[in-house]
Order: sequence, then structure tokens, then C-alpha cells
Amino acid sequence: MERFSLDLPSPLYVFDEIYFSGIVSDLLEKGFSIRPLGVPEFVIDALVACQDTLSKQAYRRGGIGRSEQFQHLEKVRSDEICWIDGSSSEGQLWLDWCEALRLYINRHLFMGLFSFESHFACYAPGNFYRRHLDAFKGESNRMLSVVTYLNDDWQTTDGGELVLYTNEKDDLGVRVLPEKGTIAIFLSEDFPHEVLTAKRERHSVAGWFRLNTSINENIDPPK
Ligand SMILES: O=C(O)CCC(=O)C(=O)O
Ligand SMILES: [Fe+2]
Repeated sequence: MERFSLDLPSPLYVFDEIYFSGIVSDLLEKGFSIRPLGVPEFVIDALVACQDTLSKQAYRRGGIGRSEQFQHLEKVRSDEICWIDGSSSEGQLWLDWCEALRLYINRHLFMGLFSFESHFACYAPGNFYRRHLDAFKGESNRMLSVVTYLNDDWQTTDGGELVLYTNEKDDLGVRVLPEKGTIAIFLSEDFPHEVLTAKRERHSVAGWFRLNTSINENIDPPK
């Protein structure tokens, strides 16, 4: 897209450097990044507008497991999701922003991220997503998970926090309030995480940067 052309860096590109450089330094230091107001407001506004137009029917039950086999294991997760395909300009803006982030991360961390997929998720009161990994070493090409949130004035008493565990043995974790504009990014294979039971409707956008499958089948993914 013209906006992200390297020959003609536009204000959007320069502006995003501030967001991206913080994320990259966190990833280098800790393997994860949690940043309140970590996504520009106009991108969040676009996501909120897009989410508002989705009908209840557009969402379907989240699946689990490799290649999303649509196993509706309600004991593990009970959110509903809707994939973002870029058919609306608002959804496309998010995909564009993530594409700029992908290129920035590849330039600075040499992760070889190849593609991106993303969906809206809605957790009705009572919904949760139990502790899980987004990818298993060598079994998936999901490398980097990203989540951002669309909720105003979220309180700890509203539940629904993301808890990011720093390793398999960690049972304390880092808690993230799903407050509008907060972004959480982490290495998909390294950080178990869960969504605590939400007590009010919780809207989020989750996404995954992937390696090229053909490369992943032949060589070990870079760390
Ligand atoms: O919404 C969140 O905070 C995390 C969701 C999640 O872990 C997932 O969709 O895999
Ligand atoms: Fe997850």
C-alpha cells in the first residue's frame, strides 16, 4: 500500500514507528510486550466501528487445535469469533497496521514473519478461555500472537483479564485488563495464557503472525 511505501514514508508510517519501536524492544528484552494505548486511537476507532456492524450471526463459536477443527470444547473456551477479511475499510486499516508492524518486526528482529490472520472475539458474561498455548513447538507456524481490546472503562471487578504466564511453571502470571487500546504481543510457543471469566461483554481482536508453511515444514523456525 502506498501509505507504507519505503520510498515515500507518510506521517502514518513515521507515527507508527513510536508504537513499533516500543514493542520491538519489549520483545527483545522479555519475549512479550503489554502496552496500554499501544494501538493508535484511529485504528481502535475503526475496529470498534467494524465490530459494531457485525451481526450476532457473523460470530461463530471459537475452535481449538491445529487448523481450527471447529471442536467446540466449551470446557476450554466459550468465546465467539469473526474473522477479519479486509472486506470493510475499517477492518482493512487494522490489517494494514499489522502489516506495517510485521515488516518493522522482520526488519529489526529477523523473525521472518510471513503472513497475518486476525479475528474479532466476543466473550459474553460467563465466558472464558482456559490456560493454553497458541502454538506448539515445531507443530504450527504461528509465531507471534497479538491481542488488542475494544472495551471502555474495564475494571478488575469485571473479570475477563488476560493472564500471561512467563513459562510452563509460572502460575502467577502477568494480568492485562482488556481496556480499549491496550495491546498484548507474545511469542506464541513460549507463553501459556488464559482469559479469566468475563463478568460483562468483552470485545477483543486477536491475531497471529505466521511463518511461511512451506519453510516451516523444512527447517526449524527461527527463535
Ligand atoms: O482475548 C485475549 O485476551 C486472549 C485470547 C486468546 O488467548 C486466543 O484467542 O487465543
Ligand atoms: Fe490464545
